[in-house]
Amino acid sequence: MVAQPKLTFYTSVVCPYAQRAAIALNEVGAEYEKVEIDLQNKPAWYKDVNPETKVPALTVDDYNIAESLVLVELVNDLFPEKKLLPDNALKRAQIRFFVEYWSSKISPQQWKIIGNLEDKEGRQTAYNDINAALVRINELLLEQSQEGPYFLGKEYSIADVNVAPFAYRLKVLVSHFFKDEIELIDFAKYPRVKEFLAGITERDSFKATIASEEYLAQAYEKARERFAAAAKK
Ligand SMILES: N[C@@H](CCC(=O)N[C@@H](CS)C(=O)NCC(=O)O)C(=O)O
Repeated sequence: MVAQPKLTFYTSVVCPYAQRAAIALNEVGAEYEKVEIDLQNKPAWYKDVNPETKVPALTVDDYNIAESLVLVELVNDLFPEKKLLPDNALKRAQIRFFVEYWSSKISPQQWKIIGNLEDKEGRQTAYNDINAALVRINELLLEQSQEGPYFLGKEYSIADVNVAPFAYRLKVLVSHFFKDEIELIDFAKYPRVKEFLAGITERDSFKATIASEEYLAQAYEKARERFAAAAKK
């Protein structure tokens, strides 16, 4: 095996983008130094690593690189034998399309829900948008394989890495603030979607990199306070 480059991973356990990179690093068994960044009190030196001052970022030998989707693909390219992306060009494109679809249709609804904590109708609109997207997500999953647990079926890939942190946090967010409303989201309506969500969040690399539900719930409480303070300004 070729020696791996020296890796330093800048992360924050609360961040779903950072968890994507953490899962990928875990999946390939990379050795790396981990630097936890306090997002509410970022160290001044961090802008030299990532001028955007966001997590995740990775230093590979002397080079700093950011953006979760880029990092996940980089980890795959550094450890190609782990095959987080299949060789087939069409499959690779379908994986990237699926991640883009989830990221653009489902993930933004999380912020709409946090922004509408006092407004049930606003939340219902977010749930409706999620449910409309789940119809297509179910089709995309079935197109790959009738059975899960992963996007491709039995084979784990970058599709699962990139979606899991967001799928899990959406469930925690809704269950924390509005226990009964989780049923308004059609997660359980489609067996293939249900199996997929269970499969990607039961994977060892996911469990090794996720913060506890209590920790995430606290982070959402703080986000609620920040939203309320911003609304008063
Ligand atoms: N597009 C970026 C988004 C990363 C991102 O938004 N990270 C958040 C934490 S979840 C962050 O670092 N925020 C700090 C800030 O905006 O000051 C990616 O995919 O890596």
